[in-house]
Amino acid sequence: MSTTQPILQVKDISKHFGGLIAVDRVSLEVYPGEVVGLLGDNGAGKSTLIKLISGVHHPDGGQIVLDGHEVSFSSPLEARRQGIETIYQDLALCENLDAPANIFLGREPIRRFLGLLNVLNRAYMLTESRQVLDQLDIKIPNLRRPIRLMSGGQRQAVAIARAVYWNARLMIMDEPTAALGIPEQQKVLQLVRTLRERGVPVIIISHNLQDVFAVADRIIVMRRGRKAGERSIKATNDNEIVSMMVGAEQEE
Ligand SMILES: Nc1ncnc2c1ncn2[C@@H]1O[C@H](COP(=O)(O)OP(=O)(O)OP(=O)(O)O)[C@@H](O)[C@H]1O
Repeated sequence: MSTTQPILQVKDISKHFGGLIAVDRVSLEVYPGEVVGLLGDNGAGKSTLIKLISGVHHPDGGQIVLDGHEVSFSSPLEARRQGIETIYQDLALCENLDAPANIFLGREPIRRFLGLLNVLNRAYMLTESRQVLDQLDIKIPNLRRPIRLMSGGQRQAVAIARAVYWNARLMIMDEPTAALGIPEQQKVLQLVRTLRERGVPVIIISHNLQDVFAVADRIIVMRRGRKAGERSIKATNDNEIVSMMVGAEQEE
């Protein structure tokens, strides 16, 4: 893995909120086709870190390098356009729109109508959406239904399909399984593996250590805004990770 170039490099990135240092000089790398679990106790800085990577917050210091080029995002849409797809707990999908409209959100194809009007090419959006969902073996019977009528797992699946359709370079998932029943959790974890097989690296935040151990190749632990450590999944166990999360290894 060390011979390939990382897709993402974060170098000494920091973010303050007033006097509080939410993320303190954190560096990390993500390589093609790996799943990285990002763990840490409440308030450790995980969400802030991914919001820095995905264009929600602007860093106070440090660099983000994507495919060897330094990037700076003015907004989450800008980060998406450059290949960083993020699924937050609240998902960033439009509840009142159907799956195709969500997959094409902000990047809708336009068709000339009667040589005069520009209209959305809905038929194209539907065909393309069906194709990408089929490719990923995602079953959504009625694609015309608004997202709000879909199950949590189906929504995650639509967000993942959007990432695949637009050739995301990196997928970030914040607590993707938190609100799901067990069968749906398993499906989402399976989709994470599918992304990895397609070479798309995934950063996954989860409070569920079992989920992280089930899919991650590597774990990065944050504690009080700093990177407490990182481990290959093969070289660690949940006791060690929990100790890193709570800082037990430093206590007397
Ligand atoms: N927009 C904000 N304004 C002020 N403080 C913030 C903001 N966002 C996060 N913080 C603070 O920054 C610190 C890190 O929060 P963050 O949400 O990144 O942690 P986390 O590891 O994701 O926690 P959790 O697991 O509870 O979501 C916390 O002390 C939090 O209160």
